Formats: sequence, structure tokens, C-alpha cells
Amino acid sequence: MKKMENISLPEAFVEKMSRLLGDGAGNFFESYERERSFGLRVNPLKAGERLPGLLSGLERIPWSREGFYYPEELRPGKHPLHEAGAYYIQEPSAQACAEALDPRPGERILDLCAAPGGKSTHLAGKMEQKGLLVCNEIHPARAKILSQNIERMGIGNAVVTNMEPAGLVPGFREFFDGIAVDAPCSGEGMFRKDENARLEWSPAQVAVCAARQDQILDCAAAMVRPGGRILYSTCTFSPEENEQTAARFLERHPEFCLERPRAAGFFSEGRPEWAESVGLKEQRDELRKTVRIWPHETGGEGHFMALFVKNGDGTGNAGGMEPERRQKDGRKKRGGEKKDKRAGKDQGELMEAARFLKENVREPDRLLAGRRFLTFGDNVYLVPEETPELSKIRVLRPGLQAGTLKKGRMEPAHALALFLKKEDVFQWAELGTGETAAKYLRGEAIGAGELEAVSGGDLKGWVLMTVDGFSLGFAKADRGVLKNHYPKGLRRP
Ligand SMILES: C[S@@+](CC[C@H](N)C(=O)[O-])C[C@H]1O[C@@H](n2cnc3c(N)ncnc32)[C@H](O)[C@@H]1O
Repeated sequence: MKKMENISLPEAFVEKMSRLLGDGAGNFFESYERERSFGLRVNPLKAGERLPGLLSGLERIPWSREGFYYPEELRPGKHPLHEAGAYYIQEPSAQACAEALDPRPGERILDLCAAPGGKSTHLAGKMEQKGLLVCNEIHPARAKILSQNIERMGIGNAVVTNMEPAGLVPGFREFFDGIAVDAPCSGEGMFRKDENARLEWSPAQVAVCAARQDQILDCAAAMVRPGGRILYSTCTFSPEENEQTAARFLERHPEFCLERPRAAGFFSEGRPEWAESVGLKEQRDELRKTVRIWPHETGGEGHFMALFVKNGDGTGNAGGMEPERRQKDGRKKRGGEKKDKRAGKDQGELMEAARFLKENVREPDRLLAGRRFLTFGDNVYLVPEETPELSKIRVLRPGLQAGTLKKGRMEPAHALALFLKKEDVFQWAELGTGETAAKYLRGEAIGAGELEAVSGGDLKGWVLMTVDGFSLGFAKADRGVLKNHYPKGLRRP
């Protein structure tokens, strides 16, 4: 390790970056002596244009529509608004990726390497609950965390899967309008914030990561439709995993070209000269469209992005495939058959779910628009209509969980609480952001007298609990006491 003033960096890394950057290396290494910046994104699905009350003293991140720098002492992760999904804590540079993929409402988007969910939740915010977002993570434990974050942010059009990328290809061939490949990488760009990344780094690890990136990108190439796009990103500096990965991809896949992504103007161009060992000469100009985010040039950590576009119908075609292709892939037909069978088998459960929604939600039809019911054991989900057959895929979350059937009655799911807004329900109660909210998060019952505001009248039955107007969970009210239904696994000590 080479000892800098505040940090030790791997010797071979220091040598390599000094050689690559030449005169610019001094500025680059100085960035390791400076404090890193902290970022969060306000969740547009919940907050719209409104900034949650806690968030004063923020500064906009110029390249991220929803992003802000925050002072370290704010500690937004400790606040109840975090549990309400009002914002997501995300490193500022990482917020450039969803901007670059630029998903539109109604599209079919895949996040192929998605845990813990920074990019997925950003993409979801831009999709405005419309279309289909498939969030995939290969490691089971990380996939669970991803699924919890999808729930916390109130996302109603996401399916969470736990597959190797190759396992997704047969079910999703040329299916997606856009794919994010936020690849596992050697993490050099995170050295300032992550000691493990420094300890685990080696030139051999860089080579292993590069080979893995090629395989993941090949899977993405098979799953994106003609005219669709793949946003490849890493948080590392090594050319082998960045410009060279892009050059190798273009060589294997001449059906793709590069496009300069949105927000690229805030950053530096990629360095085609660092890919000459692998790249064809004619890729030189093309590789200039890739993006380098340098910590010494921006308020954020190191990143790389490349936006690949597949030849073919380039109209954007928001809303999915054109009608002929829908017929050819058989997806609509298969989905329909499945739905009919389930409808027969689970009619009782579905009627109960519909009854629950009618009694508790102001406009249940709005909730059902673009979604269909699906039962999984005793659980009832609202699944995005665009979802294809998933029988060969490990699914953690097939859509928005509406509730669980218990003794013939539906108990609403925590995911439903986080999806709903107080305007959506007949009964809500405001906890405030102080001790009453802390009590609720500990799992304790709340007395009606402790509430800051309520929807009106005597509360009875299911009540949506809010902090600063953001939904946090359910409680069941009876005679002035609100019985806590905040999930046991999420309760704070
Ligand atoms: C950079 S992280 C993703 C971060 C995430 N996109 C976010 O913004 O929160 C890369 C992810 O790829 C996963 N991964 C590791 N090996 C993989 C493989 N062979 N194929 C696909 N994903 C893999 C890791 O478990 C990790 O969660």
C-alpha cells in the first residue's frame, strides 16, 4: 500500500494511474485528501416537487433532476422520512446513470445488476409507476435488500428477480426498451469511501471483472429490442473495464453504436487512446461518446458510462413493442391464459382483495389501472400488465404486494401502505416527525391523543400512518387506540 496523507492506496494502482494520467495525476491523487460529498435523491413518486420538511441546507446536484448534496451532519438515514421512502441516499456521481438511460413512463426497463437499488429506484421515479421495471440481482441476500428498497420507495410497477443474467435471456429476448448494466467492477472509484474496495483490489481482479462484464453485456444485448438502449456503467477507473469493455462490446456486437448520454456535458469524455490495444482504429471517435466522471473534476466519486443503442426501429416506441411483435413473441397470449386459470382458482381471494380496496381506498380503479391481480399462496399482488410469464425465473417480488389473506380477510401489505398516498385513502393519521413517529417505528401502539392530525372523525379499522404527509405504514384503529402493523423485521430498537 502507498500511504497518502489520509488514505493508503494499492501501489500498483498508484503506478498505473500515474502512468495513464501523466501531468494530471497530481490533481487526481489530491482528490483523495479531500472530504467526499454526500448525496440523496428526493423520491418523485412520493414527494412530487415538494422537498420533505427535514431537508434544509441542501444543494442541487446539477446533473440529477432529483438529486441534492447534503451536509454529513444531517444524517438523513436516521430520520423517519427515510423509512417512509421520501428520499434515497445515493452517491452523487451514481445519480448520472438513470439520467443517462432516461427511461420514460410506459417503457419496459431492466436493471440487470440492481442491488441495493440505487439505480432501480431512480429509474422507477422517472417511470411514474407506468410500464414495467424488472430489477434483477444475482446474490440472494443482496436481492432481498433490493426488494426492501423497492418497497420502501413505494414502487408499484417493479418485479424483483434473483437470477444470473444468462438465466433471464430466454424469457426476455429482445423484450426491453432500455437496460441498465451497472456492472460488478474493481471499485477503484469508491476507494475514498470504501476501505474493502482498496483491500480487495489487484490487477488480477481487474482482469476477472473485465471478463465478467463482457458476459453480462452479451446477455443485455440479447434482451434489448432493436432501437433500444443499454447503459453500461462502472465505478472504477481501469480502462480494461471501461473504454476497453466498450470497444470489445462494439467488436462483438456491430449491431450497436454509442450515443452521448444526457447529462454527459457535466463530465469528461472517455479516453479512446486507452482502448487502442483492443479497439479497432475506427472506434476511436465512437469511444469519445463514453463518459468519465473524475473525482477531481466533479463533486462525486469516480464513474464511467457508455450508452449503447441497438440498430433498428429507433422511434423510442414508449409503451413497449409494436403490435406485430407482441403477437409474434406470444407473450400476450401466454399471459392471458395464465390469468384466466388463476382467476378461476383464486376467485375468493381476489374478491376479498377487491372488497378491501373498495372499503379503504378512494379510487381503487386508479390503483388497478395497468395492473392485474395475482395470488401467490395467501399473498395477493398487483402485477404490472406488461409482465411476461415468469415460471422459470426466481422471483422475489412479482409486483406490488396488496396484502395477505388471513382467516378469509385481507390484511394490507406494508408495500401497499408505502405505495399509497394520504389522498388515496379514507383514513390517515399524521404522526409528526418526533417521538410519536419513533414510537410507531418501534412497533408500539399509538393513542389517538398522540396524533398530530387525522383524516377526520373517530378512526376505526385500517389507517394509513404518515410522517410529514408521507405514508409510513398501517395501523388498525379501535376505540382510540391504533394497533401497530409496522413489520416486525423493520422495527427500530
Ligand atoms: C455496482 S453493483 C450494483 C449497484 C446498484 N446498481 C445500485 O445502484 O444500487 C453490482 C452488482 O452486480 C452484482 N453481480 C456480481 N456478479 C454478478 C454477475 N456475474 N452477474 C450479474 N451481477 C453480478 C453484485 O452482486 C452487485 O450487486
